[in-house]
Amino acid sequence: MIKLNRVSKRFAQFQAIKELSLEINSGEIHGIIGASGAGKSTLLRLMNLLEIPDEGEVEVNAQILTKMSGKKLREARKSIGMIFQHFNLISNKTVYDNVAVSLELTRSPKEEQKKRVLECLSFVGLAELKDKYPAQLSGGQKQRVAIARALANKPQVLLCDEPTSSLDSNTTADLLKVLEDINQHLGVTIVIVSHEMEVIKSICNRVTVLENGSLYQTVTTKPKGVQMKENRAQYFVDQLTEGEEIDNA
Ligand SMILES: Nc1ncnc2c1ncn2[C@@H]1O[C@H](COP(=O)(O)OP(=O)(O)OP(=O)(O)O)[C@@H](O)[C@H]1O
Repeated sequence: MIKLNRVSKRFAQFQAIKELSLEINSGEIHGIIGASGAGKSTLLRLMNLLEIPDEGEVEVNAQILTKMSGKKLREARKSIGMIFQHFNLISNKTVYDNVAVSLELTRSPKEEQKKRVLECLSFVGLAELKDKYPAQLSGGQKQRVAIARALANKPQVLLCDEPTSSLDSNTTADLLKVLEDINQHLGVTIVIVSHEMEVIKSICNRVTVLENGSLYQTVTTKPKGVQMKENRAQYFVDQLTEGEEIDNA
């Protein structure tokens, strides 16, 4: 789904990402964690070419973005949504118009656009706030609007840069549930950068640990395909053994 092949990014004399290769599978929730300055946000922004790599190849959805430009690249980017720590909403536009912004460039009829905006707002539970302005919303509500905007073009990938870092713990839990729903019900592959270990552990299937711009290790935390909640017997075994070998006799 996402393939980075020996990607590097330098800012002036500083090498932020060094020959990094990584594959993210379709349908997974993939975390990126590491110390401050390790290159997490830069790595995420390389995935939709918000940062252009100096070297290496970025492939998303079987399209090599680093070989594209202009209209073709803009078209390919529509399948990649993104949300940010500080929401990046337009303050003088309503909730409805903030979401509609994503669709303005598509040539679809107004009625279709309206249907899609309301569908996305309903999905994040905010349809009744469509006429409010960002300043009238809580942090969690603002992030939901940003998610609705990112979903408007029916992306296959959602990139999340510290999406819960401005939120309190209850709001964080609600927002993570929204991201899980997007992954499970809409089949969207999610990549999430966070410095909060609890956030990463709670929803990610695999996690990449970065160190000084290099991939330190990718860890499988919750294999996809294992029905965690339904496999109750295994849940009890895991709790009892905490990963140690047990005598099956
Ligand atoms: N546009 C830029 N111009 C110059 N330096 C940059 C730029 N963007 C990032 N950097 C530098 O690259 C390094 C990696 O930054 P990045 O934001 O990717 O790290 P991070 O792991 O996300 O850090 P944090 O957890 O503090 O947000 C940092 O030293 C940062 O100062």
